[in-house]
Amino acid sequence: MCPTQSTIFLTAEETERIRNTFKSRLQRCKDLAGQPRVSGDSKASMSQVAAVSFMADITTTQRQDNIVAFAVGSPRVLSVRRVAPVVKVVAFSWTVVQDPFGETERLEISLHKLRYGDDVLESGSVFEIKEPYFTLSDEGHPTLRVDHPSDIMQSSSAFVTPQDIEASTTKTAQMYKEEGNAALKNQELPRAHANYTQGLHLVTTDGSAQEDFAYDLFRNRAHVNLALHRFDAAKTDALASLTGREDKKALDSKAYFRAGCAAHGMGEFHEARRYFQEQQRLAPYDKLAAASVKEMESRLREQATGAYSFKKIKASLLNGRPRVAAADFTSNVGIGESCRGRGLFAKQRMDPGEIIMVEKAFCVVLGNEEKALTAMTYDVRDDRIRVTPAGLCRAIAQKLQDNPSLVEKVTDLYSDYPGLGKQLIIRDARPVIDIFQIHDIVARNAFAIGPAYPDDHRGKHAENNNMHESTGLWITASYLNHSCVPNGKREMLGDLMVLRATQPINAREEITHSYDGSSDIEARSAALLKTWGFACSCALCVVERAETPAVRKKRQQLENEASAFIERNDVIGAKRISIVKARRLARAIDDTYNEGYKGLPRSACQGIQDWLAEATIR
Ligand SMILES: C[S@@+](CC[C@H](N)C(=O)[O-])C[C@H]1O[C@@H](n2cnc3c(N)ncnc32)[C@H](O)[C@@H]1O
Repeated sequence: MCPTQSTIFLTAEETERIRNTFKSRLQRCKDLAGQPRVSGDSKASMSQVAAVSFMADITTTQRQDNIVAFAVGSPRVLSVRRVAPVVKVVAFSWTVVQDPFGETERLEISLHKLRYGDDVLESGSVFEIKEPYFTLSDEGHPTLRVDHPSDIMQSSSAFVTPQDIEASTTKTAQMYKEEGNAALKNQELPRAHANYTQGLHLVTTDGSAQEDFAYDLFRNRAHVNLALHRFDAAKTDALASLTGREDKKALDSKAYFRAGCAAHGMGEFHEARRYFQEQQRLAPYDKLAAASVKEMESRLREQATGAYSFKKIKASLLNGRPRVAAADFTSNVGIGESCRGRGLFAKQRMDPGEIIMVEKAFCVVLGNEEKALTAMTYDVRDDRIRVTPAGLCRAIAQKLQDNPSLVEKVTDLYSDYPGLGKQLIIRDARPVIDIFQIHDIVARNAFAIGPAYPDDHRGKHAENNNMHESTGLWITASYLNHSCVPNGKREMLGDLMVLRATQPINAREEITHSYDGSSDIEARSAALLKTWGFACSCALCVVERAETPAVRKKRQQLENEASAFIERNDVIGAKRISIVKARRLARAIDDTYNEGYKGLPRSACQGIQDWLAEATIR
């Protein structure tokens, strides 16, 4: 993750204290592994923590090398009922749950929220926890813990009361539809979804619409799925709701519109245009259909040619829409093998200033959004404390849960921890998401992009512009490797990344950009190692490392002097004497570079040379 603004500075004492806290908790977990827990007072558990445990057959589990827990043995699925309100803390929430035998435990769930602010634990009262395990809470209490979003399911089968069963047998599909519509009207999307699904169970046998009624339920559920950003399911539902009947043209056009929106949401512009055209065929006077076809045509043009209206994009940014309406333009680049793992290569020659690629974020969390959250993490693998964009990890996990067809795009990205591998695994009709794998993918591939509204320092968005770091994941750009002498430079327009050539690039040449722009080799090497886990061996690093510390120190002093000079001397109307002084400074910095720097950038000179260029042009 680009550390630009997410870097925090801890004193040596603070670092040590945090490290010791983590380590001692880890040690206590290890000590407890395999030990039966002492039963407590079950009343107390309702207010604070668990009493009697389910841990007759506790086994030690080393989860993903970084979390040591003591786990409940078989069965690997635990059915529990929530028996207490949910306590929400920033990065997790917890409650007290009871198993079918009446035993209570604390249950903690990390980073999972449904859309529209619903906490997973609040979404229902009966859950099934897969691969359950115990760990210790922040306060040192044993707690059942769910880290992976796919490890918890709202249960419909367990704990069903006789009244529930009776109600479900007397309800008709019509009643479910009406309840679904009422829930939808109140924006209770999960409830609306559940009602349409129950209705569909009654009127379909194999998931296909066989009765007229089923078409309505599929069409309505498509709408809910769209609102929940479950584009895969929205498209499937919308297409299942097509009747093909002359007397249902209006409804079918609505279904095509929903299928088009779902395809659009997935960035499938060809497919989306096809559905919007079908909508238009069935409803020729529908203005929305015509506008949607037109919009898809613009996206397809951007995708094919890389011709964007940046003026329009900038205007929409200033109007408070940082998620830009634009397509990706990636046809000039391809993934290939490089000496740095996989990399991105040019398919054709490109000139300086030319666009190499343009990409919309796969997922972005803006600093001023409620879901923005950074967490301090301690990684036992390398004994390091880092700032993690936990909100971004959560948003990516949510998007993948909602859209299984996107999983492999993300799991293909570079990460140290292989997790469940790159292939999509579906269990109980849901993709299995390993949050630690997402964490590692984010750590090595995500970018920090600065404030949500970059050009709005004093404008209407200025107030909450910088509350948190904005972070995002760009899939194609994630294959870009670092170079201290890069041939590409990125610029952000909201969530749109524009990568331009900074020097001529030949076809089949690897494209690189700079992960860390520090001119000081020590600082740069430390950041590259800590954040991306590699030691750079580019030509610039080689010559810089070969220099004596005295030379580097002298250059740093002169660079600082140059920065102070630029700060003091306004470039507009610069006096002759200032220009002479600037020239002297630039020469002095340049003289610190030896002949090994031939053809390499002399970045310490940059600031003062830019000042001189501007001062002498006037
Ligand atoms: C964003 S990914 C880049 C794509 C990656 N090479 C791959 O195979 O998918 C970042 C990772 O690539 C590797 N990498 C990037 N630039 C590198 C460089 N200049 N030298 C060595 N490894 C590099 C590091 O492992 C880093 O954590």
